[in-house]
Amino acid sequence: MSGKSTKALRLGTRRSRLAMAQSGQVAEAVSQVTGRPVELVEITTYGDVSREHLAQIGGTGVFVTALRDALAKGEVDFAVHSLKDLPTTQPEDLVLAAVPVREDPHDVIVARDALKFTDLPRGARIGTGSPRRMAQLNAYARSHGLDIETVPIRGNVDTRIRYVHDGELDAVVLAAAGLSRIGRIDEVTDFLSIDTVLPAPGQGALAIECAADNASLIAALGELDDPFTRIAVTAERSLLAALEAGCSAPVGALADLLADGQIVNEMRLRGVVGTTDGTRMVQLSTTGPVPETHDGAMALGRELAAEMLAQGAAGLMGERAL
Ligand SMILES: NCc1[nH]cc(CCC(=O)O)c1CC(=O)O
Repeated sequence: MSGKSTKALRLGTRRSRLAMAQSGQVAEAVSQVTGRPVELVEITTYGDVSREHLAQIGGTGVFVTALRDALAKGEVDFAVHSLKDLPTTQPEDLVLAAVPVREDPHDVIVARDALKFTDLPRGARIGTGSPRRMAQLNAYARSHGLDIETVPIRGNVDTRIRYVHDGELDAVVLAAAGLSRIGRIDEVTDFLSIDTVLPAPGQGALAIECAADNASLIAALGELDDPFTRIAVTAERSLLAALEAGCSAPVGALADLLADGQIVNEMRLRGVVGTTDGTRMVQLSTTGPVPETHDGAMALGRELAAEMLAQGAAGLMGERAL
């Protein structure tokens, strides 16, 4: 060890298996691009200790606040968040220095007996704490004559899968990205189509955050940024913000590229809002040139949100008050 260039960078992380896995992967990448060692600093967040349902502890960003406090106090140099857990308002003293390439954004089912979603028997109990997943699964069930019951659960990914192995639930719904990061993607019994369940805004993407005044670190972390993922999640999160909804609202959004042969020429943004019982849904999509700027991506999200609001989206989001 000699000189300041080998001084370790401190990465603040939650202690859950998922957080440790994604922080470990980012630590390695950051170490590669900076040539500096990265040390993990474990931080406990309110979302980790509370036994209440996530929707009830209310507000957004319960997983994020403690990490941001540690960043603001200079106790850590940067933090890694699941982008879908980040509130849409950005604190002025912090920046998202990088949004790396997104993993598979799909939601998936882990069910008993290797069952697919549409093969679940009458009365099957499906665990999810997400109003967004409940709304869309119930809407699909209603329109396809499936008889399922969505059961509110919370807990980390391992805990949720255990409900199925213990026989308490027939299935649970999870994000493919999370399972893949913790090495349990093999346990998926069904990938839910995007037409069935639109993922949460930012699902599958990570955000690497640091202090806004640390220009050299921002530049170094910026090497891990994927411009398209950033444009896509910016549009998705702009839609969420314009609906005045948080990360526990029944809102799904996904931006993806449409290609004509080899040539990518358009971006499609899809959005959905629904009541958790699946009786009422507003689902819209817009397609246009790939936005070239942050402001362009923001505008796309706002425009789709305005159309959704014009079709009554606000009245379907009662859950956001919880
Ligand atoms: N709210 C918890 C959470 N935050 C991020 C992920 C998965 C990874 C991701 O979507 O990036 C999960 C678990 C899940 O929804 O299954």
